[in-house]
Amino acid sequence: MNGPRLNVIASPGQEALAEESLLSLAGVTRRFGGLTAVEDVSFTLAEGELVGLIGPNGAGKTTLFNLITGFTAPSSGEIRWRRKVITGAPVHRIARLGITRTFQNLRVFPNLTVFDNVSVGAIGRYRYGLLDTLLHRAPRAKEVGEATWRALEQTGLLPYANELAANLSYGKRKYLEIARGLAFDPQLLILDEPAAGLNDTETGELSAFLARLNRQGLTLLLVEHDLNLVMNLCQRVLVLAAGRLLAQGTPAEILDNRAVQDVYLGVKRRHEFINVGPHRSEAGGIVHPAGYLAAGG
Ligand SMILES: Nc1ncnc2c1ncn2[C@@H]1O[C@H](COP(=O)(O)OP(=O)(O)OP(=O)(O)O)[C@@H](O)[C@H]1O
Repeated sequence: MNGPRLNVIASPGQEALAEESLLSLAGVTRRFGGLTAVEDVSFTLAEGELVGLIGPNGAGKTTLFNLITGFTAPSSGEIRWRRKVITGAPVHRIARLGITRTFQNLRVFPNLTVFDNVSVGAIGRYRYGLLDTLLHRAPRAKEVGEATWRALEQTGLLPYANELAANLSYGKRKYLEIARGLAFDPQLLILDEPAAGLNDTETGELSAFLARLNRQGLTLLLVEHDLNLVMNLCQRVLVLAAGRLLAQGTPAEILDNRAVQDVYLGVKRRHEFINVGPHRSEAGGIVHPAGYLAAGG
């Protein structure tokens, strides 16, 4: 396949990084018939990182998420979680290892309460056998309840616990989706376009919330089209184009990367991300996540 010019920013000691990393992908490819949606993608995530994944429509971002979370198996390549190979493992096994995701299209059950919606995530965390189901036993109900309340508290949804999900605003439903993921007690939370459909104020609040989660130790990987959010929040950014990893680096490196500008940012240049969005810097520079946290996280 003739992909765009590769300009991956090399980082030293890739093999050593893979050894220590939380998640590592090596040469991961996914084909759908004649179409290569993800091609030869390699990167690592370290524990505690907050990483953004960007790229034009159809670049393969969702497919990459599906590969990591087991919704799709790679055609070739290897995925490791804490050095253990998880390539092609089923969704439930990967989720129980500690990788949870949210979806681009909200998967909320409108006629269930907020509490019940979130407890679906917590129930998934604890293994229910066929016998338990047949006997209507709810093993570990206490843990499920605790995980649910904790996730509701983390996301500010406690006051809405007994509301029907249908009565929540769109913005609150976004937190409901995240709460369900948190109830799974993940070590890596993968977010698919969390800011889609939110206004500037809501996006700023979401950004502060995600920064807070990350500060509490949760590793985050997010796909997002809102570049202000990505560039101001993430410590590192991966760029996919036509299924290939075009570049990875700090937000400043990505904004200065000519290949990324050509393929994705178009006429946008670095200065367009300065003093815009909810995380303005008095100094006029990109707000470093640490600075942002100190200011409002
Ligand atoms: N199950 C599938 N069967 C066939 N083709 C698929 C399948 N899933 C994805 N594709 C194709 O793979 C390519 C990458 O799609 P993907 O949804 O991963 O891109 P994306 O970067 O997430 O796009 P967007 O930003 O629009 O959500 C597209 O050409 C898409 O049509």
